[in-house]
Amino acid sequence: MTTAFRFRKMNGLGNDFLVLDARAGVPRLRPDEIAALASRATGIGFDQMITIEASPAGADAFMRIDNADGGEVDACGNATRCIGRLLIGETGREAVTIETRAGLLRAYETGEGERVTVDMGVPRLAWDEIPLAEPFADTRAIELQIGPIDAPILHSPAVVNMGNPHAIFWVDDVEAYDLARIGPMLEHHPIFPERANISLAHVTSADSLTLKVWERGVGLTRACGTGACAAAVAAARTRRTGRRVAVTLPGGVLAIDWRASDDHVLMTGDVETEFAGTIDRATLTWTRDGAVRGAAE
Ligand SMILES: N[C@@H](CCC[C@H](N)C(=O)O)C(=O)O
Repeated sequence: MTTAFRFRKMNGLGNDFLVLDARAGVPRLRPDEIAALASRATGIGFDQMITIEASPAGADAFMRIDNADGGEVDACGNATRCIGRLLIGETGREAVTIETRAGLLRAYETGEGERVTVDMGVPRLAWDEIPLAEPFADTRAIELQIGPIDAPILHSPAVVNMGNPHAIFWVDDVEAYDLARIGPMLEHHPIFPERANISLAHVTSADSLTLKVWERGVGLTRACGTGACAAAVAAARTRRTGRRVAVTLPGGVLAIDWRASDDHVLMTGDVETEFAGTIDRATLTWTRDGAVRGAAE
C-alpha cells in the first residue's frame, strides 16, 4: 500500500506553508509528523501546515491550520491569502469564501499579479475574547508584570484577537530587542491562557508601521498576517495612525485597511507558490518535483 501523497509549498511574504489537499485524499497528519516535516534542518521547513478540506458550512473550502510545533490554531492571515489564490484559480471566480475555525473569511482577486485581499472580519477586543487570564477594562494598553527580561524595557502592550491572540509592544526600534530570546517568555506569560503571538511595532508615520513578530507555536517569522492586522487595529485604536496603514515586515509589506463602515479588517499582499512534490508518510521523506530531497539525505 502506498503511503505517498502530494503537497504544495507556498508563502505570503516569506511566511511559508506546507499545503495539503484532503479533498484529494491526503490523510490527517499527527502533531509529531507535522513538527518533523516543519523542521528547517531535516524536513521541508515551514511555519504552518494548511490542510484544505470540504467545508461543512458550504464555503468553497475549509482551511485547517497547524503551527510548526504541530498544534492546531484558528487563524492565519497569510495562509488565507494563499488558499484564496488557489481557490480563485480553481473556481475561476473573483472572490471565494474560506471556512476556518475562526469563522468564514472572504478572499478577493485584486487584478494585480498574485496579490490577494482577505477580509479578516471584525477584531475582538474585550479581555475575555483575547483571552486574558484576568479582567482589563481597556485592552489598548494592559499593565503586564514582565520582570527584567530585557533593556530597554517593554511594557503596556495592546492586545487584539484576530481569530488568534496578539500582544503588541510599541517600540522605537524593532531591532533593539532580542525577540528570539524574549518572545518565548512573553508567548507563555501567565496573562495569556492560550499563549499569544508577540509583536514589536514601530510607528513610522500616520499610515505606516514596522513590525517584527514572534509567532506562537513557531518562533520568528518573515511575516504574520494576523499580526499585521492586530498591530494596525491597535495603532488606530490608540490614535498612533489612521485606519489604513502599510505594515513593513522582514518579508515585505502588507496593506491593512480597518474599514470604518463595518470595522472589518482587509489585508492585501502578495502570495507565491514555491514548488510541489510528494511526501512519503512511512519514512517522512519527500521529493520535490524535478529534484530529489528528503530527511534521509
Ligand atoms: N502566520 C500567521 C499566524 C499563524 C498562527 C499563529 N502562529 C498562532 O498560533 O495564532 C498569519 O499570517 O496570521
